[in-house]
Amino acid sequence: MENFWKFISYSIKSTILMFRFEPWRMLLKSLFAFLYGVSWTLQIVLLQTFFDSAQRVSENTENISNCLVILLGMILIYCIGQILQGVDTCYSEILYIKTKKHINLRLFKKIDTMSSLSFEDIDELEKINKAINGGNFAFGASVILIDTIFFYSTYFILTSGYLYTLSPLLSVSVLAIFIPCFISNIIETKGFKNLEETSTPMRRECEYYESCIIDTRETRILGATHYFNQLYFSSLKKLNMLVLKAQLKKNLIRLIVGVITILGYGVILFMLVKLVLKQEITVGAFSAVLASISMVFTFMSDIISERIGWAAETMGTVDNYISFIFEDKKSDSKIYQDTRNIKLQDVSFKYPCSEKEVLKNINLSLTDNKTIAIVGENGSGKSTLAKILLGLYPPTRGQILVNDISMCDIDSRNYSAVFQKFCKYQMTLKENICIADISKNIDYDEVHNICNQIGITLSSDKLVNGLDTFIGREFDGIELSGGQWQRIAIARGIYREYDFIILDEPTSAIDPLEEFNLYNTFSKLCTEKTAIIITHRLGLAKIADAIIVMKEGNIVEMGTHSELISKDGEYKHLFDTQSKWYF
Ligand SMILES: Nc1ncnc2c1ncn2[C@@H]1O[C@H](COP(=O)(O)OP(=O)(O)OP(=O)(O)O)[C@@H](O)[C@H]1O
Repeated sequence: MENFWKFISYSIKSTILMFRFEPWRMLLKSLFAFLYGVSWTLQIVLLQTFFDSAQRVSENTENISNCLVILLGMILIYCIGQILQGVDTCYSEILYIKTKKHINLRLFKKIDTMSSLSFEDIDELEKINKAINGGNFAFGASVILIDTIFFYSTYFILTSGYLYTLSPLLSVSVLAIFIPCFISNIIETKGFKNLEETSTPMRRECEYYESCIIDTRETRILGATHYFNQLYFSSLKKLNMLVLKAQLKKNLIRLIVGVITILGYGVILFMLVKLVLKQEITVGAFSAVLASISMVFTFMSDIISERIGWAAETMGTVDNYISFIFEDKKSDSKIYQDTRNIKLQDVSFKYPCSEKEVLKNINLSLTDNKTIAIVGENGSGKSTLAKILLGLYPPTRGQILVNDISMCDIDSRNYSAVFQKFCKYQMTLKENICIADISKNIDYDEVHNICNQIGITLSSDKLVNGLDTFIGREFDGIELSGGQWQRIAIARGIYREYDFIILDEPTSAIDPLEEFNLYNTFSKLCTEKTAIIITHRLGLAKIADAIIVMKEGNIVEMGTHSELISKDGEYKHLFDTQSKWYF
């Protein structure tokens, strides 16, 4: 029963949401549904009037013209009903497109407010995945409620009222046919909610293996397609088994409900015959009810099998969408700050779903206008420290102060960063570079200057339309080399307004000599800023004002290149090991 009320509650919530998105259009849709319901009842009443009149004409107690007028009225109402149905179908399509835009906007807005750490949490990723899936069904769920209230209820209430005038027992019997329908609805809702919960991780697994087979050239070159095929089909089999079980249960319930409904109609038919024989209703009324009974049956099976059945299957997913977008979020009032002076006090950090501390009691003070290099072996925590400094992840313990104000209260507008895994936006070169400030007037002098310095030759044969050249093969633009993409990513990081920037090894595809020049240029471009360079090439770290050496989540050394060399510690060891490769 609890699930039934949840089902009702989410139908209402999604309908309210659609009314908030498109109030007038939804109102019009409801009006169409209501008039369509009225038109069907009118047809039954007119049918009885016609049969009664036809009987009187055959008995020569009434003029044939009366009978023809009623017939014309019936045809007119039928035509109006058909037109209303057509208009309603078309209008629903338009409304679907309009509301879909709002549904996605709400979803993207909500995703945008989530912390970066959420994207490291499998549970949170699943929540997003489920919400996206549920968003596809939110409009359909509201249409079902509107049609149920304004069309089916209007039709059944008016028809029951008409039947009541003929015999109160008739109308009660028609209503009783709804009972098995509601019970099956409760069971189905519960079943499909459970299905959604258990199938989402499997669906994600299937999608992931599919992407490994389709998108990755590496998979093919390594000959791993067969292995991924096996993984994909084994996950798909498990998923299909789950869906199949749920479908079998659903169809069994529907079969039972169908049998009960047919028996119910048998009882109604029996009552009708008895009423005619006792002359409690006219032959016209009998014919009208008999003719309309097939219509009632069609509507009933439509509402049970198609509408409510569909809603029961999808309500679990709609529930995920609605809970996701209405989930309470912390509203933090942030202030804009100069972010050049950053202090980390006893900062430790663990990733969600992991027990291991990847940063341990870090104490660090980054002061004005310095370029700092962070070095250390793989997995020592360099990138994680960068993300903590950018405020992308909150520390598990300790605090970060920016000009003595807690990082939580600082607006992140004045940060910039270029990561190892940067985005390759399939857009124009201009959009790729200016995307952070695209809404403002583009400073073309600044863009040209950055391109020059970073080594992006706008007049080259490849960039035929200069800054307007479309980049990336996705939409038929030109493809660039890995190093060229990396230069664009660096230009993008520098073009954004910032006073604190992090470069997390975005130069792996650039040749070493060019890389050295690039870092020198970068260092010059960010004088008067605080800059952090994360690199494995210790030769490059020399250009920094200070070098931080990390090991197993700790800062083990800090100083200038010559200070650290003379210390004869971890840095010297790493430096000597790398130097051996060159001499
Ligand atoms: N999303 C994640 N979830 C759980 N653990 C993670 C995650 N990302 C990184 N780690 C772990 O955190 C530790 C530090 O990783 P990090 O990427 O910060 O190291 P790094 O020094 O930048 O390494 P590299 O030089 O290879 O880029 C590693 O042990 C890694 O396994």
